[in-house]
Amino acid sequence: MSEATSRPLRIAVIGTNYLGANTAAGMAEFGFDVIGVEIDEHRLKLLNDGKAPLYEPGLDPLLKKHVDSGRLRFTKDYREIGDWADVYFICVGTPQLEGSEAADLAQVNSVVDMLAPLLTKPTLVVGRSTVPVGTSKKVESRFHAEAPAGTGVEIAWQPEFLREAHGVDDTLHPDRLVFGVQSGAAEARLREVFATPISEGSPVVVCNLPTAELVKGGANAFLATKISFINALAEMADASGADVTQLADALGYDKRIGRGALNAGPGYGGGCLPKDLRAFMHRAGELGVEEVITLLREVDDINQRRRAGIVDLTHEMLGGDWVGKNVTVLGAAFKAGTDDVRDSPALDVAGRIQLHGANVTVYDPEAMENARRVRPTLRYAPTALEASRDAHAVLHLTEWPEFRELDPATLRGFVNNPVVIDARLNLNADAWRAAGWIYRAPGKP
Ligand SMILES: NC(=O)c1ccc[n+]([C@@H]2O[C@H](COP(=O)([O-])OP(=O)(O)OC[C@H]3O[C@@H](n4cnc5c(N)ncnc54)[C@H](O)[C@@H]3O)[C@@H](O)[C@H]2O)c1
Ligand SMILES: O=c1ccn([C@@H]2O[C@H](COP(=O)(O)OP(=O)(O)O[C@H]3O[C@H](CO)[C@@H](O)[C@H](O)[C@H]3O)[C@@H](O)[C@H]2O)c(=O)[nH]1
Repeated sequence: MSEATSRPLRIAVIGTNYLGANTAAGMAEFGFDVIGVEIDEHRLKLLNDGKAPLYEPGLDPLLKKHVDSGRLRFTKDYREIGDWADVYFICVGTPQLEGSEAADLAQVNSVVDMLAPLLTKPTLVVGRSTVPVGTSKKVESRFHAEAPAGTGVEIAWQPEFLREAHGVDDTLHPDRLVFGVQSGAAEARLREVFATPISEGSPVVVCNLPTAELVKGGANAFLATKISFINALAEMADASGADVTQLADALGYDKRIGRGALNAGPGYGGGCLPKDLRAFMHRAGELGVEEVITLLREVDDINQRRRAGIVDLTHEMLGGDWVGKNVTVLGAAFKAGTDDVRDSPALDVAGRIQLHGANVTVYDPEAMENARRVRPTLRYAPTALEASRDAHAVLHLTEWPEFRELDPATLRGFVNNPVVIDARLNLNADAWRAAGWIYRAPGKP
């Protein structure tokens, strides 16, 4: 309830794809009145029908429940939220700028363009998008200059750490809440908004704006570093006959290290880690902090080498010849549990192999539509078995449970050449070998 009016808080969520759809549904679940603002007509229609614009387990029922109850609705018309909300959350995209490593802040700026002229009364605007440190102060200057309410518009930054495929749970039960605020009133308002997870034990870090911005970039840079670290150890394992999965298990039992983000594989992808790492390096450069760039440049390079390494291994397993070879790629999403193909290692590897001249056929349980859109020249098959017909090599690049459940003996009957490259290191090697496959997994003996 809003203290002033004893009505439920009114929350506007601007930009409602991965981050914003979860945020809007989560805010409705917390008991608030929510309007989501989305400029993409297709997503807007889906959302108003109570459907997520993306594959995210558990999100559809949550959206449907609150759209049907009238607590949650979506619009493209900013006039519906002008002076309406107690809190405005900015959840638009901050992709990598074309031709640069910097973050593209055009969507954030477009929100200010459209929202600022509509704010005539004091209010709180909270950024949740991932931005380079220093952005929130620039956003604040623009609101103060362009909103009729002037300095009555207060800015806070509250980075979000949700993982795709766990978006609903991470939104409702966050590991931690980071409130980058400039006043006790803003902190109190955010504590009111997040009263439910706080009451359930989510810790809160209250800090200034640059700290909040840095926490998010720092968290993703650290996760990327951990993944590249274990991938570098996978190369050591290959060179020495060790098993990188057992190595990760043993390292992970040390509480100071932890097992998270220690799965070796084709490297990290997605709409966050790759571009956030690069934006972090770019901003470090602008701030003159060269050691951050030196450290993280190698993290990015190791990540790229994983993809190249899988292509090289495929070439080797095909006998050094691409021409006339059929390669099956199992997986298109950047990880299991999502239909997101942004910077997906699976599609990148598929595209590189196709460029070398092999015939590549891709199958993914959820990401086929998105994959076809971004890589229309690849072949696609409706099942894993169909994708494997006449294959000279099968590549396991996204760790969907359905691939682990494949029967290697059945699949053996579909292929030309029983070679499987388990880039995700989670197929049952013994079962595949027993069925007559040549099984290779980078980092495992
Ligand atoms: N994807 C994640 O899991 C995740 C998690 C935490 C943080 N983030 C960060 O959150 C932000 C959003 O990520 P995303 O993956 O949801 O991005 P996205 O690009 O998938 O979605 C952004 C949405 O905003 C809409 N939009 C753009 N400009 C708009 C405007 N002016 N008004 C209204 N809507 C507008 C777009 O149409 C799109 O639907 C990014 O900064 C990202 O780094 C993402
Ligand atoms: O041990 C691991 C863990 C992940 N990955 C890969 O790393 C990438 C990112 O995975 P994950 O972190 O699970 O996915 P995202 O949904 O992109 O989430 C990250 O990016 C979000 C957007 O910033 C943050 O909110 C999250 O906290 C952060 O985990 C994917 O390609 C994974 O396959 C590995 O290779 N090994």
